[in-house]
Amino acid sequence: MAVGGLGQLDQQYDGSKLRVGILHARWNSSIIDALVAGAKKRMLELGVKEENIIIETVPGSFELPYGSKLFVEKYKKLGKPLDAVIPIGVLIKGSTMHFEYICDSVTHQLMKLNFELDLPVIFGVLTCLTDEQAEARAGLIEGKMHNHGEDWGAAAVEMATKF
Ligand SMILES: O=Nc1c(NC[C@H](O)[C@H](O)[C@H](O)CO)[nH]c(=O)[nH]c1=O
Repeated sequence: MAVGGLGQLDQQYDGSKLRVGILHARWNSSIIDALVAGAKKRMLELGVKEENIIIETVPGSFELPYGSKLFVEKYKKLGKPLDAVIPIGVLIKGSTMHFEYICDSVTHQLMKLNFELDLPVIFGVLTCLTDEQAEARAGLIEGKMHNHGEDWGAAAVEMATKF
């Protein structure tokens, strides 16, 4: 069986000197809250100080790419630069093509943002066909999958310290 998530860590990384931003959308908030908690929990386990985990929000996933750019620029201007940013959103398919267009554009733009900002921008967007798929990936269904937020927290620390 493929080992997903935390099983892919190749070593423990030290997050004690990092400042990481979490920017989360406000749609599907109960799932978002679990994902944010998972990312925060894992980063604390890897030594990131609580005061260095900065959390801000945007209306929805469509706002994550530009919101992430503004977020990073805001903290650079404050003299408290972020070492990584984790945009978190939950997109659940409805009855129209709205879902597909947002998923596609947000995914591509977040990927580009890594290079544009020269900073790790972790892909923390669930693109699910059902509520249950999203709940399972936030660790909200006992015995089904794990909280993907933890993977994203680990990825942020690794990408901000490894190279
Ligand atoms: O429609 N579904 C969703 C959604 N729509 C709002 C969109 O992201 C944006 O905020 C507005 O269009 C305004 O720009 N945003 C989500 O995060 N998840 C969804 O499932």
